[in-house]
Amino acid sequence: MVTTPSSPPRPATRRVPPGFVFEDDSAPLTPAVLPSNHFLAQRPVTPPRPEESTAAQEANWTDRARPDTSSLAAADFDVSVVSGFMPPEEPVQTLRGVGFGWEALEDALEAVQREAELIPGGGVGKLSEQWRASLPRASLEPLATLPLLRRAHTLLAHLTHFYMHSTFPSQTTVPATLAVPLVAVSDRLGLPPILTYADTVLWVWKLTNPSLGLRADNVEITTTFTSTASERAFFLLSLFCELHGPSILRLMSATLDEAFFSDATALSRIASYLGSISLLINELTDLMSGATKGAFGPAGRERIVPEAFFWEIRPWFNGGRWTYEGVGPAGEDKVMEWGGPSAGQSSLVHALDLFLGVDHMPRPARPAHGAASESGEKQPAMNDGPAFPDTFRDRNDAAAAAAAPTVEKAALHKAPSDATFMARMSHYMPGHHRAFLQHLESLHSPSPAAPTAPVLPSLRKLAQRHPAELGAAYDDAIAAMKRFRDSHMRLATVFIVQQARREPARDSVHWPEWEAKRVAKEREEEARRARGEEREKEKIVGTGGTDLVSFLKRCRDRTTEALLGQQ
Ligand code: HEM
Repeated sequence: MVTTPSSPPRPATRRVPPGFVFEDDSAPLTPAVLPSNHFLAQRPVTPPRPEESTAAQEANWTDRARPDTSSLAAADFDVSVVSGFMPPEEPVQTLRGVGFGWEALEDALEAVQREAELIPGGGVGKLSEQWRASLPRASLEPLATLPLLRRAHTLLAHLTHFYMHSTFPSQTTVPATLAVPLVAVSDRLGLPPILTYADTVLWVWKLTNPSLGLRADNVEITTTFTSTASERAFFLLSLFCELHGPSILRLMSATLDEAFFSDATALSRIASYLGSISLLINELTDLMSGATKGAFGPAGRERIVPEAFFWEIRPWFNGGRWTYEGVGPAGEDKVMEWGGPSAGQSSLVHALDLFLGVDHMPRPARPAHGAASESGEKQPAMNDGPAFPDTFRDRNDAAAAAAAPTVEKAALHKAPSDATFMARMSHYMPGHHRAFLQHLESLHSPSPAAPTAPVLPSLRKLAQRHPAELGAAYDDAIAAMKRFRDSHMRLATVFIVQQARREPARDSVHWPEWEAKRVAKEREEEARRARGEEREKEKIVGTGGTDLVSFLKRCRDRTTEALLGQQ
């Protein structure tokens, strides 16, 4: 059974215990010396609301957000105690009625969805040009609230992907009618101008029966490309994982509260909370293994057909290097490169990694050229990126922007190239959630504003200090994350790796390209055999642009490395 932390976890009189231990294990803190800039004395900085903010304010509000541990589910971070990283209320379903061109865009989405739905084998590369002609340029004027901005992003991002991929080969220019409002809305939300996890999971659901509230058997996906049960199930899989967010976040928050005390009672409570977190992670794993085996969700109703997912649904998600028309300050075009949506953008999994201390940052390059990793793979030599504590900070972006004022917008949004996929993915999260992860991370590292102020010990440090009390519970949680990643790898194998090896339907737009590649590969293999060389290992790329098999293995290896029992 999952232990839910009681609220409040401790009487107010015990907020600052005499024996509180700091990172350096030295002077304990007493209430009398609690510095005014200590994390417990600070409030989170609320991002400016669209109606009261200037572009400059919006650009740097995340930098100003400083931590507060009073709740890890703070409204200021757009994180809810009832719905986690999903909005607490049903997302706005349509912008009909707000005027300023949005109605026509909703009409266009409905029309193109209807057309795609009728094409057997999927509409990628096969839609008419008709619907594109009448797209109006919508104005952001009526979008005064976060829910309206979210719907605008979802709507524009879906229309953009329809626009780009409904011809074959795909388009490379996003027309100004879509590009200009998409970039403007994206800037307001701290998102890139492309379809993201938020657009496909967090913000596209409705309640079947509004009186029953948000739960797995009462939620439906509303906006898709193919209108198929498989596509809805694909997004529901992630959404069902997100539904575990509130319980996980509450347990994380209660654990951090107890970490502050670190006495015998606190350690025993933390061990119990960790046990509950492990059970919740196991539930995520069960969802994934259900999807791999063919059925998951309430009453095992959901099913994603692997071939349909790979050949008909997934191609709609592809990002690319696109020209965004008219988005520059003087109306000039800009070339930007963005990846498509991936559940790697889920703040929930990132939060779990941060909380547990699973470190995804690149390790120092080895002396030899591309030495073998633990899994026996060759790894590219890479510079050691910034240490773990800066995974979610944009400091390199800020430095790059200062050094190169002409740098393209995309470069301002993108993490530096030596950052890990996980760090890059944080740039595809809504700005509030990125700020939340920065907040979570900053609890364990000194604030630049108060470098000598004490910081909260990380869970990992605490478990290392108290192996008898916490070691087993900590390792169990890490082992649960490892099983989660094992299960996720099987999912990626069934839905991507195996499908990429299979032939697409002969009447699909993918077939000629697939066949041409197959013939070219066969010729290469023949030439290789003739030269007496070994067969080359095939690399399959994820929507986030990774060599997915070795990337996912590396994520799992990083998880295993966190086990204390291994040290
Ligand atoms: C059919 C379902 C799924 C498939 C085919 C799939 C596939 C992939 C692939 C190929 C990647 C590599 C990154 C990329 O290039 O996109 C990835 C990463 C990732 N996915 Fe999934 N995924 C699925 C469902 C999920 C779900 C439900 C979650 C949980 C919310 C999830 C969480 C992640 C995370 C956190 C990463 C980053 C790597 C890691 O932390 O291990 N995925 N996924």
